[in-house]
Formats: sequence, C-alpha cells, structure tokens
Amino acid sequence: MRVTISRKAHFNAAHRLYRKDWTFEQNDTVFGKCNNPNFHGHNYDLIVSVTGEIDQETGFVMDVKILADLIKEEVENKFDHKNLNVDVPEFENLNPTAENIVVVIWDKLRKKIKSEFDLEVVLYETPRNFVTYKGE
Ligand SMILES: Nc1nc2c(c(=O)[nH]1)N=C([C@H](O)[C@H](O)COP(=O)(O)OP(=O)(O)OP(=O)(O)O)CN2
Ligand SMILES: [Zn+2]
Repeated sequence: MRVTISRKAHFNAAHRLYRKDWTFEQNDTVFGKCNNPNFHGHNYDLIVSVTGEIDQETGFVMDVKILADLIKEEVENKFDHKNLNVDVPEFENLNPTAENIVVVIWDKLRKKIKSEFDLEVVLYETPRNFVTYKGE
C-alpha cells in the first residue's frame, strides 16, 4: 500500500530568460519581456510529493518534518531572495525557465531521499503557470 505525502514550500527569486550565445534580438524574439537585462522576479511555490509504503511501526511514509527540513536546506536556503542567473551555480549556463528550475530542484532532493520512495515536484512560477517533474 503506497501513500503520497506532500509538503508545500515557497521562495522568491529573480531571473532573466536568455541564451548567452544569442543576440539580444534573438532572445527578445523568443523570450520577450522575460529577456529584460535588469531581471524580474517571481514568488515561486513548490509542492514536493514523496510516495512510499507506510512504516508499520511509525505510521509514517516519511516524517514530514524531515522532508520540510530537506526542502529548506536544499531549495529555500539556496534559492530564496537570490538572483537565479547570478547567485545559483546550476544556472550559470542553464536558462532558469520553470522547466529547468524544477529539474534542478528534483535532482537536489532525489540525492537526499531514499531510492525506495518516488519523488514528484510541482513548481508554480506564477499562480497560473506551473510545471511538474517526476524524473521520467
Ligand atoms: N514554458 C515556459 N514559458 C515561460 C516561462 C517558463 O519558465 N517556461 N517563463 C516565463 C517568464 O518567466 C515570465 O516571467 C512569466 O510571467 P508572466 O508571463 O507574467 O506570467 P503569467 O502567464 O502568469 O502572467 P499573465 O498575467 O497570465 O500573462 C514566460 N514563459
Ligand atoms: Zn519570469
């Protein structure tokens, strides 16, 4: 019997969507206002879901406090109030789109969560735009 537990989290970050190897005009055509050289920000919301068997002794799939601390350490402390392009090494040469951000977050968490658990991350870039990654 596999059950999913989920934890919501939040971070605020700035970014610019562009490719360093394209001209400003090329970037403007593809990324529009998101190519603003002065960056812009989002209030990102995150839902991290872990699926696994219920431990018969504890009744937990995983202690949600452990999951919350992990998200704080691996995501919030590294991304909150940061400029993703400038401050976060993973995006030095990777465009910080919602798609790329969710994969970076999933990779960070996957390394810290036991392989017996499935992991899914949903990232809201705006209240209406969100992406999902589960390692497939
Ligand atoms: N596939 C993607 N498309 C877009 C991404 C992305 O990460 N993946 N990102 C952006 C920009 O980051 C942009 O800043 C999004 O903001 P905005 O267009 O203002 O967001 P909304 O759609 O929620 O705003 P509306 O008011 O509904 O226009 C763009 N595209
Ligand atoms: Zn944006």
